Amino acid sequence: MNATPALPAPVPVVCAVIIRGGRIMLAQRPPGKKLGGLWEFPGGKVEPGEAPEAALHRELQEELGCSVRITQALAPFVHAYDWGSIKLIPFVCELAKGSTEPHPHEHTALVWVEHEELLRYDLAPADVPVVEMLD
Ligand SMILES: Nc1nc2c([nH]c(=O)n2[C@@H]2O[C@H](COP(=O)(O)OP(=O)(O)OP(=O)(O)O)[C@@H](O)[C@H]2O)c(=O)[nH]1
Repeated sequence: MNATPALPAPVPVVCAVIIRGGRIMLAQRPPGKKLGGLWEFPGGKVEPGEAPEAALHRELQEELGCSVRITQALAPFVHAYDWGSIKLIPFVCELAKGSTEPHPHEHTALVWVEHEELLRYDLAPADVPVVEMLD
C-alpha cells in the first residue's frame, strides 16, 4: 500500500489575455486576498462541471462587466503555490463587438500595457509563463 497521501488536484483557473489596439489588460488584485496587490490576467476558478470557456465568460462579466471573443486557447499548465496548486487555463481574447467598456468591479485597478512592458509589472507568479507564451 502507498502510504503517501494523495495531493489535492490542482484547482482549475481560467484567465484572459485581452488584447486591444496592441495593448494587453492587466488587473491588480485587491489587498487582503491571496497574492494581494499583484497584477494578473482577469479570470477565476472554474466551477465543477463548467466548461473553461463558459467560466471565462462568466468571470469576465462578474469582474469587468464585459464580453469577449476568444481568439486562441493557450496551453494549460500547473503552477504550485505554497498553499496548493492551480491549473491555469489561459485564453487570448478581444473585446466582443458591442461589449461594454471593462470596469474593475473586484480589482483595484486595470491597465492596458504593451507586450514588452508586461514583465515590468509585479505579476502573480503563475502568469509569468503565460507572458512567455505570447508572440
Ligand atoms: N484570476 C486569476 N487568478 C490567478 C491568476 N494567476 C494566478 O496565480 N491566479 C490565482 O488563481 C486563483 C484564482 O482564483 P480567483 O481569482 O477566482 O480567486 P479568489 O481570489 O476569489 O479566491 P482565493 O481568495 O481563494 O484566491 C487565485 O488564488 C489567484 O491567486 C490569473 O492570471 N488570473
